[in-house]
Amino acid sequence: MTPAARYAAAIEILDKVVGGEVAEKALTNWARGNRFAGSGDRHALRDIVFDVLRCKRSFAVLGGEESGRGLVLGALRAAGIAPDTVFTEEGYAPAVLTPSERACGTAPDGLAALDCPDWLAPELRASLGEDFVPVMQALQSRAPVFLRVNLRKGDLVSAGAALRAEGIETQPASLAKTSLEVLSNPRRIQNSNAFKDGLVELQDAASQAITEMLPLDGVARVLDFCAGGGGKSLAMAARSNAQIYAHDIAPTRMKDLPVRAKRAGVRIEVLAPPALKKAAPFDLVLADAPCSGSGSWRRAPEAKWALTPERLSALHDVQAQIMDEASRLVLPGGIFAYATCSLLRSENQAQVAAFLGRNPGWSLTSERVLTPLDGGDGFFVAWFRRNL
Ligand SMILES: C[S@@+](CC[C@H](N)C(=O)[O-])C[C@H]1O[C@@H](n2cnc3c(N)ncnc32)[C@H](O)[C@@H]1O
Repeated sequence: MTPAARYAAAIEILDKVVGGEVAEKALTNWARGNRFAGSGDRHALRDIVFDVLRCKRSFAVLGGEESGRGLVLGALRAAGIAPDTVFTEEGYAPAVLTPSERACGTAPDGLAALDCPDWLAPELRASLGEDFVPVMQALQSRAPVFLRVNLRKGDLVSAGAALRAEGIETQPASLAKTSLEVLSNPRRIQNSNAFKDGLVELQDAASQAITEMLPLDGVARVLDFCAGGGGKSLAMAARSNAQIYAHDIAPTRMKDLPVRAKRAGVRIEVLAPPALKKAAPFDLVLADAPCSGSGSWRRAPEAKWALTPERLSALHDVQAQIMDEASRLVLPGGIFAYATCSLLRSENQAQVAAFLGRNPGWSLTSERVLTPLDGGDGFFVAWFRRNL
């Protein structure tokens, strides 16, 4: 496909997304209906669509409206690409611009320029303080790709060399001791031997960092209460000889975990919800709770626009419930860790304070906040000790 044909396809897909379809699904459906498109085209299209969704508000202002054409027009203007070189109607290029499209579009300012939802700005501002503007700006760009080196199979040097031999350049990332930032050919990773042999896993550096902070020394039994795909279970198993248990209210989310654990050379016991009570208590329970995902809006930009006050309030309730439920599974003297990939105080520090208010038998040991300015996703972790 020519670059202009890719923009035409992106317009079609973005129209579906603006109409309410999930971007991944719209991309898959488009690929099914357009089998001529190769993997290079599909990847390029995905990049265009996600680049646009990160900046949906500002591009709509620049392009005159929130439609496929308006958003692509805004994206081209933002990138300094003359729209007339793309909207040519030649071959499969988009139709030429109408006079009103040519005339429309103003420079976005204020919250629009930051691609920040109006209703959430006060809370984001209060949560991030002087980092509000730079964080919102960071969320407008693509996230770096990070790998976690599996210390059971190698180290940063051997993993970097193995990847280089397969054409993937990396460099150590300072955020976590196990993290490599991918500098070239990120799409080769999943077919690389380093990945297939379990030497590296795809995992955000901040996600690695918060797992690294957990006090696992001398701990015998650990529960990952909201394991999802099991990224944190795997990271804990790689650095600790504790028995790691993984649990999730939606067990199908953990379906790949046994294969991933085997590849990594670690043992993780997956607990279906009914088996949980039997296996309790644990020395350490981690609850990586569902949240707004505001720390990872670079990777999942649709979440930024889909969040509403009602959804956020429902998340607060779920988080409090999970904290109470998961912490009950901890032995006296043991640790309960609460994590989110949120930048919002209401999901982080406020939940910590409310938990302590409801549960006088616990003391806060430590808490850490990471934002995209630290290099990875935004993350929060707090851990508490259960009084003896
Ligand atoms: C942020 S994700 C976890 C990501 C995962 N820890 C990782 O590192 O890939 C939150 C997970 O919590 C799960 N969840 C939601 N409510 C839950 C509950 N009440 N009990 C246990 N898990 C729950 C969701 O199914 C989801 O997989």
